[in-house]
Amino acid sequence: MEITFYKYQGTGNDFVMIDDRSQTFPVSKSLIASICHRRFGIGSDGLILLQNAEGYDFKMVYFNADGGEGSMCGNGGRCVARFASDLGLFSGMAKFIAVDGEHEATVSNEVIELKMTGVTDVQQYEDYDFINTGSPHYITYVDQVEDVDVVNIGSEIRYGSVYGPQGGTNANFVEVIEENHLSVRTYERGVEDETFSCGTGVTACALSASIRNGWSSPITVETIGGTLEVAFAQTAEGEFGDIILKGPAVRVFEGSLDIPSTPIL
Ligand SMILES: N[C@@H](CCC[C@H](N)C(=O)O)C(=O)O
Repeated sequence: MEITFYKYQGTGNDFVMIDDRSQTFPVSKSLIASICHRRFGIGSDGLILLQNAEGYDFKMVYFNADGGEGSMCGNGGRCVARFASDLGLFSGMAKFIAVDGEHEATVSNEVIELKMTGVTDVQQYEDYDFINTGSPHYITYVDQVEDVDVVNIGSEIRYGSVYGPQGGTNANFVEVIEENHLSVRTYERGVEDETFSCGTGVTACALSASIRNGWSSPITVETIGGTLEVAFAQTAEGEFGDIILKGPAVRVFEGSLDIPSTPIL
C-alpha cells in the first residue's frame, strides 16, 4: 500500500503528517514507530493523522515516535493547522478537535497561533511545578540550561517513583533569561529523548514562570529549534484561560511511503 506523506516542523519539533480523511491508514504501534525511526524510517518526533470530524474543520490524531497515541502536542497542533490550511480546509480560523478537546488556530504566513486547553490545576512544590497543558509537564528551574543533562535527568523524572507509575511525564528545564523571557529544554515522554521544542511544555513553563515571578502575558520562550510566544489570561489564582501558543510551523517536504505488510521494526 502506497500513501503520500508530508513532513512538517514547528520550532524543530518534527512530524510525519498524513491526510487520513478516508480513514484508511492502518494504525499500528510498530508501523508508526518504524515510520518515525530516524535510521530505518522517515524520522520524526511523532506522526499525525488529519481526519474528518463532524462539527469541526478536522480532527488531529497524534502518535509519539514510539508509536503510542500521545496526549496533546502543542507544536503538532500548530503543524496540523498549517497542513489543514495548505490543504485548503479552512480560511481564517480553524476549529479542530484533538485528544484534549477543542482547539482554534489561525494561520498567517509562517506563524500559527494555537489556542490551548485551559489550565485549572497548577501544582507547586519546593523545587518544581507540575502542570497539565493537555500533556503532563514537570518544570524545574536551573541557572544554565545549556549545561543540563536533559536526557539522563529527564528520563529519571519521567520513569521515577512519583510520575512513572502514573504513566510518566515530560520534563522541562528552565532558565530565566530576563523578565518575561525564558529558555527551555524538554525531555519528551514517548520520544524518550530531548526534542528541539515542546509546545505544551513551553506553555506549562510560561504559566509556571508567570506565577513564580508575577509576570503578565505574553512570555517569550527560546527553545533549541526557535522562539515561541505564550499569551494567557489568569482567570483565578492558579487558573488560566485564553492560552495562545504562537510561532512558526512549516512544510519541509512530501513523499510517498510504501507501507510494508510486515513492519520493519
Ligand atoms: N511535542 C509535544 C508534546 C507531545 C506530548 C508528549 N510527548 C506526551 O505524550 O506526553 C508538544 O509540542 O506539545
